[in-house]
Amino acid sequence: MNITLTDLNMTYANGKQALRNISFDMQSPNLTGLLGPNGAGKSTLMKLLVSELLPTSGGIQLNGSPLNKVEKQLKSALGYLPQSFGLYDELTVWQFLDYMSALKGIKNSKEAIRKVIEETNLTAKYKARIRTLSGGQRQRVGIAQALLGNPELLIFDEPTVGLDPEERINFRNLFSRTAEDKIVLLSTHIIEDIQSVCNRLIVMNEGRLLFDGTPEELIGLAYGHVGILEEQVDNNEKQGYQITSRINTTRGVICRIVAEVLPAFAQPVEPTLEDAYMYRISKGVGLR
Ligand SMILES: Nc1ncnc2c1ncn2[C@@H]1O[C@H](COP(=O)(O)OP(=O)(O)OP(=O)(O)O)[C@@H](O)[C@H]1O
Repeated sequence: MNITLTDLNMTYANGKQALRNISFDMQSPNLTGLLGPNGAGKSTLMKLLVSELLPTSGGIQLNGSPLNKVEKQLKSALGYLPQSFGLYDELTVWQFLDYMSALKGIKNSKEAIRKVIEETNLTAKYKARIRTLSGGQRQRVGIAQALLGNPELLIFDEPTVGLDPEERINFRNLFSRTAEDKIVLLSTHIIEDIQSVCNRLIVMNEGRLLFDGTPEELIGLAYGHVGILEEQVDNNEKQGYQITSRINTTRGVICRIVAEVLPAFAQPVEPTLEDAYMYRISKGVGLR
């Protein structure tokens, strides 16, 4: 399977331009992480990919055909977890997944449901009504319905929201296993989720694509632009750099900063993926 996005622009009815000239392609197998601050346009991009919204201009092709011409093919190949997901509170987990498999036209539904319940660690809860579940368990039901029927294309909008650290690790492993023969696109604010599983990163901000490459390439771009310094820098000097974190130490507070040109009083350090992401966002427009 391959998906090509060409010069996508999306402006909402209120005039808000959520996407500007987005172009990239994805080919299976592929596990891509979509990173960007609030309002970057990640959810809008995902809604266009699942044909829930139409672009204002530009196009999406699925295996070489325009998406609007192959909607049936898309629907049968798609598993989608939207950001806000309405679950049917009075149904049990099994009933809900049974209902979703009927909507998806899955043939061997019992087997398919059993498989996703196991994969998402919901075996103890399959008879529970959805209203009785915790936030993390509900999120797992959302992931389970996306996985139903082993779809070739998985689009997850913030899949790890509400999951505890142990569950997040389980899901990272699940995503890596799942991606072996599929296209998986997942958006997240949690950089660790992406670092450990994604072989490709797309960074967006204000509707623009800022970076498309491997996590290592993103880190490579930040070398020489990350440093640490002690907090007691006087205010006049606090220019030209951005503080990304503060660490309390016995010597006082140490700040981690990113800057185009590091100030002389900062000590350069090896960038993490999070630093590299912050550096790329702070640099603004322009691919790579
Ligand atoms: N239905 C809508 N009508 C008008 N503007 C919208 C609509 N949906 C989103 N927007 C705006 O479009 C921009 C992109 O929003 P989008 O939800 O795609 O961003 P996001 O990266 O997913 O952010 P978040 O991580 O906060 O969900 C934002 O400025 C948002 O306010």
